[in-house]
Amino acid sequence: MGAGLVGSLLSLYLAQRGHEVTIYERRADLRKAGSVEGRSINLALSDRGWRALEGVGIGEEIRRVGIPMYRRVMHDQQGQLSFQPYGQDNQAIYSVSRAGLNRTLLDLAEQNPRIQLRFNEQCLGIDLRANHLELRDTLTGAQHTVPFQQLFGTDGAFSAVRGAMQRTDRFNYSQSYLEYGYKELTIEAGPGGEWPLEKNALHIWPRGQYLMIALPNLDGSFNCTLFFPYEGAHSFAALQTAAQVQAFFEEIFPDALPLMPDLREEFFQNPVGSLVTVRCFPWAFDDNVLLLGDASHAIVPFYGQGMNAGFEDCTVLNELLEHHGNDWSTVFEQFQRQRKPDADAMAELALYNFEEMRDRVADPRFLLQKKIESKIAAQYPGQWLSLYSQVTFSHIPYAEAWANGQRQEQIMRRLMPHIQAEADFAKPAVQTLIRNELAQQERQPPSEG
Ligand SMILES: Cc1cc2nc3c(=O)[nH]c(=O)nc-3n(C[C@H](O)[C@H](O)[C@H](O)COP(=O)(O)OP(=O)(O)OC[C@H]3O[C@@H](n4cnc5c(N)ncnc54)[C@H](O)[C@@H]3O)c2cc1C
Ligand SMILES: NC(=O)C1=CN([C@@H]2O[C@H](COP(=O)(O)OP(=O)(O)OC[C@H]3O[C@@H](n4cnc5c(N)ncnc54)[C@H](OP(=O)(O)O)[C@@H]3O)[C@@H](O)[C@H]2O)C=CC1
Ligand SMILES: Nc1ccccc1C(=O)C[C@H](N)C(=O)O
Repeated sequence: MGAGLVGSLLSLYLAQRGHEVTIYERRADLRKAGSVEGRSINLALSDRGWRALEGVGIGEEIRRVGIPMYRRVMHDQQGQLSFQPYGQDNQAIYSVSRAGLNRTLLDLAEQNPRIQLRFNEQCLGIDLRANHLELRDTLTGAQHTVPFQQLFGTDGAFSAVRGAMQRTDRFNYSQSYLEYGYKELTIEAGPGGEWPLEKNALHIWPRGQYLMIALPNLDGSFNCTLFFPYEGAHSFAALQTAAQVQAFFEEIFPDALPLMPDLREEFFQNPVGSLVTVRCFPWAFDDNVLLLGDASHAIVPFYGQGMNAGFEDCTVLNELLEHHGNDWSTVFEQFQRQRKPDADAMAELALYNFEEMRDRVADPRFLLQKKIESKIAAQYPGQWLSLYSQVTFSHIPYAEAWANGQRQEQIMRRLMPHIQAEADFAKPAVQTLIRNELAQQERQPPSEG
C-alpha cells in the first residue's frame, strides 16, 4: 500500500524474488502532468539509501542526477561563512529530487511484468480477519474490496494500514509533534543557471531556536526549508504580512534575501508542514501484514535519514527473505525485532540533530571539537569513526551508532577542556589523554545495541 519512495522500491525487491505484486496508491501517477507532488522537493541520499538502490540496479542512474554535498556551510547573521566537512574528502551526501527518484522507481516497477500499479486507489481500511483491503477509487468515489495474501504498509507517516493495526490488541502507538513547522522556499538560479551559493554543500542558517537550510538543485536553484516555531515572537504566527516577512528576512537572513525574489509570494502560498515522530509496535500482524518506512517509524527530517532508513528496511527485509525464503512468519518477526531498536535510535538521532543544526553549529567551540574529532579519526582509523559518519557513511545499525556516539561525546567532554586551538591536538599531554581514553574504550565491553 503506497507507491511512495519505500513502496515502489520494495515492489522491485519483491518482484526480484519472484513475487507478484500489486501496488495501490491514493495519489494520481506523479509521472503524469498535473499530478500533485509531495512536499519536500529534494532529499539528502546517503550510504544506506545507495546500498538499497544498488540492490535493484539503479544506483548509478540516480548518482548521475544527484549533487554531492561535501560539507555544511553555515551562514551567520552578518553573512559570514563557516564550514564543516561531512566526512573524508570524497565523502558526500547527495541532493536528489524526490519526484525524480520516485519516477525512476515507478518506471522500473511499470516495466516489470510481475508488478501492477494502481493509482487513485485510497486505502480506507483493512479487514484483518478476512484479509481484505477496503479501497476507494478517488476519481469516481466508488468503493470496493480486494483480497490480499501479504500486505506491506508503505503508506507513509499517516498510514491507513497502521490505522487498522492500531485497533488490534496490545498495539503500542505514540505520535509526538514538535512545536515547529516547516515551509519550503526557493533560492533562484543565477543568470545562466549558475548556483548563487556554493553548489556542492548543504547550507545552514542556524539561529539558535530555529534555522533555515538549502539544498542544491540541478538547474542552479536551491530548495530552502525554514524550520520555525508555530507561535511566539519569532514564529509563523508573528509573520502575517509581506512587510513583516521582508523585515524579518532582512534582519535574520540578510545574505539569503537578495537571492529569494519570490519570497513574499512563496511565504504565503506554500503550506506550513508539521513535524512528527511516530513510534509503534508491533509492525507485523500475524504473517499477513508488515509496516515499513514512515508508516512504522516517521521521524523528524533533521538528519536527512527518513528515506534512507526506509530504504534500509528494504535491504534488511530482502536479506531475511534470502535467508528464510517465504517463511513470512519468521521473516516478519525477525524484521521487527531487528529493526525496531534501530528505528527508535534514528528517531532520537533526528531530534538530536535538530539542536545541532539550529544551535551548536554556530558555536566555534563545537566546530573546534569536530575538527579535533576528525584528527582523532585520522590518527586512529580503526578506533574512531564520528557519529555522523556512522549514521551517514556506514551500515552500522543505528542503535549501535547512537550508543557509540554517546560514548564518544563523553570522551570529548573530558578532552575539550585541554584544547583551546586546533594546534593543541599535537601537545604531548593531549596525545596521552587521547591514547588513554581510547585504551580505556577498548577495554570496555561493547554496549548492548
Ligand atoms: C521536509 C522533509 C524533508 C525530508 N528530507 C529528507 C532527506 O533529506 N533525506 C531522507 O532520507 N529523508 C527525508 N525526509 C523523510 C522522507 O520524506 C520520508 O522518510 C520518506 O518519504 C518515507 O517514504 P515512504 O515511502 O515510507 O512514505 P511516503 O514517501 O510518504 O509515501 C507514502 C505513499 O503512500 C501513499 N498513501 C498514503 N496514504 C495512503 C492510503 N490511505 N492509501 C493509498 N496510498 C496512500 C502516499 O500518497 C504516498 O505516495 C524528509 C521529510 C520531510 C517532511
Ligand atoms: N515525520 C514528519 O515530520 C513528516 C513526515 N512526512 C513524510 O514526508 C513525506 C512527504 O509528505 P507528503 O507526501 O507531502 O504527505 P502529506 O503531508 O501531504 O500527507 C499526505 C496525506 O496524509 C494526511 N495527513 C497530512 N497531515 C496529517 C496529519 N497531521 N494528521 C493526519 N493525517 C495527515 C492527509 O490525508 P487526508 O487528506 O486524507 O486528511 C494528507 O493528504 C512522507 O513520507 C511523509 O511520510 C510528512 C510530513 C511530516
Ligand atoms: N536533508 C535534510 C532535510 C532537513 C533537515 C536536515 C537535512 C540534512 O540532510 C542535514 C544533514 N544531514 C546535516 O546534518 O547537515
